[in-house]
Amino acid sequence: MSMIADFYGGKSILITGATGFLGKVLMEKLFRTSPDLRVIYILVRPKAGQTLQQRVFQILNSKLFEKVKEVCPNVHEKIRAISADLNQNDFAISMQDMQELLSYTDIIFHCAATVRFDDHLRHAVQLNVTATQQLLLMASQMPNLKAFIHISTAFSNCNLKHIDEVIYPCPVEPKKIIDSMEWLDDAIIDEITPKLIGDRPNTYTYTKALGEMVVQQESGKLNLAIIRPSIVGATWQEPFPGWVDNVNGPTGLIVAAGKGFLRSIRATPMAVADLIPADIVVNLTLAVGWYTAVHRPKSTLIYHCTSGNLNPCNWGKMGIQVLATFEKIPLERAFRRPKADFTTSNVTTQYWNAVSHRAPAIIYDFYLRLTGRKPRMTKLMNRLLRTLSMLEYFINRSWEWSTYNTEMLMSKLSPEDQRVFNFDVRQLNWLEYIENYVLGVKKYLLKEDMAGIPEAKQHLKRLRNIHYLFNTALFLIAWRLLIARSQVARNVWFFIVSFCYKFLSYFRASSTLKV
Ligand SMILES: CCCCCCCCCCCCCCCCCCCCCC(=O)SCCNC(=O)CCNC(=O)[C@H](O)C(C)(C)COP(=O)(O)OP(=O)(O)OC[C@H]1O[C@@H](n2cnc3c(N)ncnc32)[C@H](O)[C@@H]1OP(=O)(O)O
Ligand SMILES: NC(=O)C1=CN([C@@H]2O[C@H](COP(=O)(O)OP(=O)(O)OC[C@H]3O[C@@H](n4cnc5c(N)ncnc54)[C@H](OP(=O)(O)O)[C@@H]3O)[C@@H](O)[C@H]2O)C=CC1
Repeated sequence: MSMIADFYGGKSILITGATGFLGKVLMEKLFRTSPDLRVIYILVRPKAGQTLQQRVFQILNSKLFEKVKEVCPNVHEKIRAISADLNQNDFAISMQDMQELLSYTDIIFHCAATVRFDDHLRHAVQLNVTATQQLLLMASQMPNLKAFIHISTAFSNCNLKHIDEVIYPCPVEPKKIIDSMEWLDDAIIDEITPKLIGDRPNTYTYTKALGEMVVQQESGKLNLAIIRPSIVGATWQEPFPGWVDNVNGPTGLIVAAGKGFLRSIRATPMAVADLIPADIVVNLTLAVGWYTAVHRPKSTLIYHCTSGNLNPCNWGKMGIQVLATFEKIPLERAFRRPKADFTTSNVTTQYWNAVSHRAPAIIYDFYLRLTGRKPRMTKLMNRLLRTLSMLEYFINRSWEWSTYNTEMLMSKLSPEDQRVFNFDVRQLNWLEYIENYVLGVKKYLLKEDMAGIPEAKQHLKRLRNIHYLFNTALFLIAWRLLIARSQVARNVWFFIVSFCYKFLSYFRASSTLKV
């Protein structure tokens, strides 16, 4: 019997960010392993013309929840969507809903965040810091609360090289930042943002670090823990390999490489690719929830959920495996053949951006214009280049994260829990994982049918022929221009032509003799 699964039985669990990538995998696992839980409250905002109920319906009817429906047929009765916007005061939750949450919640998993790297500081502070503070305040009024688990990121202190499972203070107190966001106008915030974030690359990592400080400062009598995942990737094993449904982190670049948009990337091939599958993060999160509630550690423990120190993989290896998988299982309607390289210098990056990214986009847009269609490739390419520039920081450095608490927790689990809530990244085979990841991107994110693979391969062959034809034409034009202007080129050209002519005449003469 799993002690962890047993622990969640009969409990009322509150999840923020349940409609996000990690939140969905967390909910799925909870329902699958503890179908007798009382209820999962999820704080959801209406979005993109969809009501709360429609959003929940969509999640429960997705492929991810297929297994859940077998073990927990009444799952829709156990999920209670509460209308909430974490950007609003008291999250804009109705009095009645608030009362219910305060009275019944046993465990909180706080996953909601803005993960955009370029978010305006005001918005990032609101969601990643102020909302965390408000949720902690709410938690302190919950008489039955047993644990509050906050999901942070391993990159909250990415300005350091070696990171321990401790909270590092930021120079300016979070409370001061929260207060200043209320009265400073956007222009001033823009001006002070670089000074505030200091040597961190973006507002995301900075506000996640502030969020951790808030957790520490507002802890009061709460039973708290912080989880710091590194780069969360598709699922490894559960509920099935390769599940992913958004383009964050490496996923977007895998799509871009598979579709042939991404041809070159400024990355250090030997730098550690600290990816961590979503199901490992979720298993650790649930184990931490159990441990924090049952064992009530004296202080707030921080758990690193990373792969680099236990089972490292590097970007070079990942890139090769991604491309090798696309050879076997290509994406449909690729723009160019999947073929990408890592570069490490700025000059070569600029060169390849011009030759391999911008030039083909301009040529294709010219073709679209000629055929009376709306050009779109240059815009798309500019977006890709912007995304690359945002991610570059993370693919040209390596970090070391200590994992004492995570390893300690693993040793506390029963053999059954180690199996059911496996977060031992040492067991992961990277090549197999990456192949399943790429496959998952094709099937679950892009919703491409596997039956379309022969046609996709055929399309790539056509692209290869176009490529050869284009290069030959380009060479001939360049050569023609050259011989028009240079005597040396002309001499070389006549030499080659007369050589070929002589060779052909000799060949013809000798074959006539044989006959
Ligand atoms: C040999 C070569 C082999 C090659 C093979 C290649 C495979 C191997 C390569 C490995 C390299 C791995 C690097 C991982 C580093 C991750 C580090 C994470 C560290 C922290 C982790 C965390 O703790 S936290 C989670 C991370 N948090 C994000 O990862 C959000 C990022 N994101 C944004 O901050 C915004 O997205 C941003 C970008 C501003 C645009 O902002 P924006 O306003 O211009 O545009 P939008 O966001 O509206 O998106 C507009 C269009 O970009 C598309 N897109 C969005 N993201 C995309 C993305 N990552 N890659 C591609 N495409 C993306 C989207 O699908 C839209 O496409 P469409 O228009 O067609 O729908
Ligand atoms: N993905 C990754 O690589 C990593 C993620 N993390 C952390 O894990 C957590 C989950 O990330 P992930 O699932 O990838 O992120 P997603 O962007 O997929 O999900 C974010 C969630 O937050 C919700 N949310 C955002 N704004 C609001 C709001 N104003 N009110 C209510 N809900 C809101 C979103 O709701 P909606 O659907 O309405 O937008 C969504 O459910 C975050 O804390 C992140 O920092 C840490 C390390 C790596």
